[in-house]
Amino acid sequence: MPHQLWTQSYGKSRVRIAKVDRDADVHQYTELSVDVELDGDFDAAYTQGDNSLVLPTDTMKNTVYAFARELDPCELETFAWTLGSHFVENFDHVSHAAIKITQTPWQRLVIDGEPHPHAFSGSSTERQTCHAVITAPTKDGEDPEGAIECGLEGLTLLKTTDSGFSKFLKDEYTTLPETDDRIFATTLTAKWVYNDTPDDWRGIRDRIRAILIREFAARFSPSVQATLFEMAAAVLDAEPAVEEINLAMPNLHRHLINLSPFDLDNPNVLFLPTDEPHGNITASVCRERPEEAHAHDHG
Ligand SMILES: O=c1[nH]c(=O)c2[nH]c(=O)[nH]c2[nH]1
Repeated sequence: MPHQLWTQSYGKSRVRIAKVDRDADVHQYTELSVDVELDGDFDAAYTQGDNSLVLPTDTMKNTVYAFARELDPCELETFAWTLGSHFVENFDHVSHAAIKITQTPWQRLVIDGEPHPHAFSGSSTERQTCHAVITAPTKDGEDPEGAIECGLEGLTLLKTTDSGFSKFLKDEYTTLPETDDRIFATTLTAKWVYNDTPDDWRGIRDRIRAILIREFAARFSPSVQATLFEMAAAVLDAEPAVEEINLAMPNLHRHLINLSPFDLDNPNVLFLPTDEPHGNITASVCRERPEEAHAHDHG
């Protein structure tokens, strides 16, 4: 049977680094995991065992180390862009470099009310993310082009009331009772793209996170779907540089435990926390695009 290589990509995953900025007495600590993936003219490595154009993934790892020493890696977007540009600018056969960075946050310890200069706690599940794809220029002398998607994942949020779910579609399999008072728990993943380079990558990241959290708590939620849309829309309203935002909000159910066999009531106080199975609610919200707007208009 004749066959051909259809797609390929290769790279180094989970290159982990921790960097201490010790220029001042108060240390800064940054911990990242970087994935590098290259695309380009690598077919011969698969089809002919020819490694002459294969940059070792070990070299990619070393490049991450060297760049992390010389640059400020905690500005994720600039670090990803510089790293990706290095590969497409230095190797003609590399057409795209995808750089994915995940930052694990560490919070400075506060001891007796005083921020500690060099001790941190790392218990949060939250991660900051950045995914940059840098494309080689088509003409000599031009700069590489690229797309950057920023985000966060693992931001766990819960509210004990101000959430309900009612007036939903029912059929012969529906057993879910309607409620106007339930627990709303989720682990948020957000990804967004900018229409312009923001003045302050870290500042806008912090503001977007604060808006998402504020809107989650702000008012009664008639469904995960409606709250997700409000959270995303609030980011677009407040931050003109954000073009589109995608939110994934699993509905991590807290089921009311039936205590009636024990002659006990349960007025929304005792719940069974569970994450399997969970509702899976996700949507992208963008600035109005007239042509596409009709795609969703079934009326
Ligand atoms: O906010 C919700 N959206 C749903 O689509 C859904 N489905 C479900 O069983 N519970 C919920 N809650």
